[in-house]
Amino acid sequence: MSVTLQSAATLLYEHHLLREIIAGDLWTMNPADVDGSDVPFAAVTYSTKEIVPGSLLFCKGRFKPEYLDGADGNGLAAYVATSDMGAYTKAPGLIVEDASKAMALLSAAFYGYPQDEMTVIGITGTKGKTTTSYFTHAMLSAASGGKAALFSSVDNCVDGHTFVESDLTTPESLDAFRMMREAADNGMQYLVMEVSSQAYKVSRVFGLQFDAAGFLNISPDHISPIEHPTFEDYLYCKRQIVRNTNALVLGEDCEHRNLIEDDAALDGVPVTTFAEGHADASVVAMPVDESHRRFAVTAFGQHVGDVSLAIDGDFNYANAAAAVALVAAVGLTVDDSMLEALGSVRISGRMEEFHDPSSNTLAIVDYAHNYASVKALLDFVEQRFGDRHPVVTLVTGSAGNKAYDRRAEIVEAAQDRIARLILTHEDTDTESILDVCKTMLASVTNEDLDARIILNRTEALETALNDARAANDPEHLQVVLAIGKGNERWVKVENRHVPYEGDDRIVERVFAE
Ligand SMILES: CC(=O)N[C@H]1[C@@H](OP(=O)(O)OP(=O)(O)OC[C@H]2O[C@@H](n3ccc(=O)[nH]c3=O)[C@H](O)[C@@H]2O)O[C@H](CO)[C@@H](O)[C@@H]1O[C@H](C)C(=O)N[C@@H](C)C(=O)N[C@H](CCC(=O)O)C(=O)O
Ligand SMILES: Nc1ncnc2c1ncn2[C@@H]1O[C@H](COP(=O)(O)OP(=O)(O)OP(=O)(O)O)[C@@H](O)[C@H]1O
Repeated sequence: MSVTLQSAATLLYEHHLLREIIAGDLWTMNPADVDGSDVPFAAVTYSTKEIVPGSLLFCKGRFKPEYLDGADGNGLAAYVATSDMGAYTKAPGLIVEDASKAMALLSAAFYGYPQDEMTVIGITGTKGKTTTSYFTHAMLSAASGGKAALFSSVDNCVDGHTFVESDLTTPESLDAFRMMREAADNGMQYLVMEVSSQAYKVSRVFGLQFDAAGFLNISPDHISPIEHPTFEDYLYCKRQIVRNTNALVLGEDCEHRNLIEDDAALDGVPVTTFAEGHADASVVAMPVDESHRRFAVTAFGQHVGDVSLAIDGDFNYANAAAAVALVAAVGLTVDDSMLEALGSVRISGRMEEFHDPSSNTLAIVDYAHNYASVKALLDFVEQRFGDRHPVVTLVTGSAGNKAYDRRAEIVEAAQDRIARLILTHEDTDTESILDVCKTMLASVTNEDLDARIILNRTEALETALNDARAANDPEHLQVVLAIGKGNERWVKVENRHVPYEGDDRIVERVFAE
């Protein structure tokens, strides 16, 4: 679908976003006054580095006008910004109230509203978004012969089978609509996407209506100057998904459930619920025995089948129940092939277990990195290995420059349930990771806990593993939990990727020695 300066101005005006158009000395509300206003834009971009002749540029976020240096020479056709950039470019400007919202609206138009050609499912929550997205994607793939796309914080997939590492949990709106176009052109019938609170905060999904949405759970996280000022703001942003979906799947045990149900009632959105371990919800996963290795799934009072997931943890059965409810919410009947697909999903770096062949040691590489997930992981260790008297070493850090609340909360969730805490490197921008580790160490109140900092992550994990192996105690299973990095092969320093061997590979290497 072509977008011109005229059609862009009209769309922005209809959404109360257009302030005026500025082209040199001309200030106007009539785009036809501007030369070339009926010429379709050749491309859309939010980076001056990607301008090609005929581009429409969105100046959003922390954009600096000096980035426009050279833009005219590269063929900038027009820009969208919240202020006049006329001192830096000769291109006409669509001056708007909100550049991110404008980018979402115009990108959807530029790519021809690809969301209308697929059934789109959005998934939010503090924990389990990625896992539930993979589960839902697998079931939809099974139902459609592989015609399901996925946007997740681990990988994006626009053709049903090629997975490409992603950058953000929810892509920038322009990237999202571009990838949706590719997915639709590839014949995808479904799209499952993770929706972060940040996506609503900075309007990455503005104007996108989901066919069904999952709201899994909520607990404090992501509070920092670059994310949310308060928990209220975090929850408020997440709640926006309820206003933008045709059907809602909600965690039966979700905190603030009443408020989320109020949102749904106000907008007339039908709600189904899911739960693990108790029978009050529309979709329920119940352990069939004490091993918790197989769960019976019931939907709307009917037994759908039994599932044994390839990844452990009761919380993953809650995620599986959510996936079943989402698939049902878009009108599909869950069959055996879909349950089989659900059961075989593995997600790199999440709940990966490694048993040392030469000692009584188990290592788990997982992506837990806040209170709720660390608690869920330790609950799992207790439930599954409690009879082997586990002695737990936790190797963790916490991200720099964001989610400040996590630092104390990870310690709080773990300190009375583990024997040893090794604080180490995690992703950071400008903040010193040593300072992050020191903050975490200072929040340890359990005097019996062996807590220390080993900044080099490779050394930290090797130390934990070698000490566990050396314990050589048949009465106590040594458990090393390496969390927060999953299978990432890099650590961010100054927000740049620095190569890192990977927690899983380090475990494999040490266990092979
Ligand atoms: C707060 C936020 O949403 N920040 C994102 C946002 O930053 P920004 O718009 O300010 O971009 P910027 O990099 O400062 O640059 C400003 C603009 O100038 C442009 N530019 C820059 C240089 C240049 O020469 N020319 C130019 O045009 C850039 O393309 C950009 O559009 O847009 C950037 C891409 O355009 C993102 O990389 C960046 O995410 C940062 C890195 C980030 O860490 N975001 C986190 C908080 C985030 O979004 N997390 C959530 C939740 C994760 C979870 O649940 O676990 C997520 O969805 O991933
Ligand atoms: N339903 C759940 N409840 C509590 N913890 C969970 C749940 N699902 C997963 N976890 C834990 O959280 C970690 C991250 O899971 P997942 O990647 O699915 O969540 P996410 O919401 O995408 O996380 P993030 O946004 O922080 O990347 C897992 O490795 C596991 O430890």
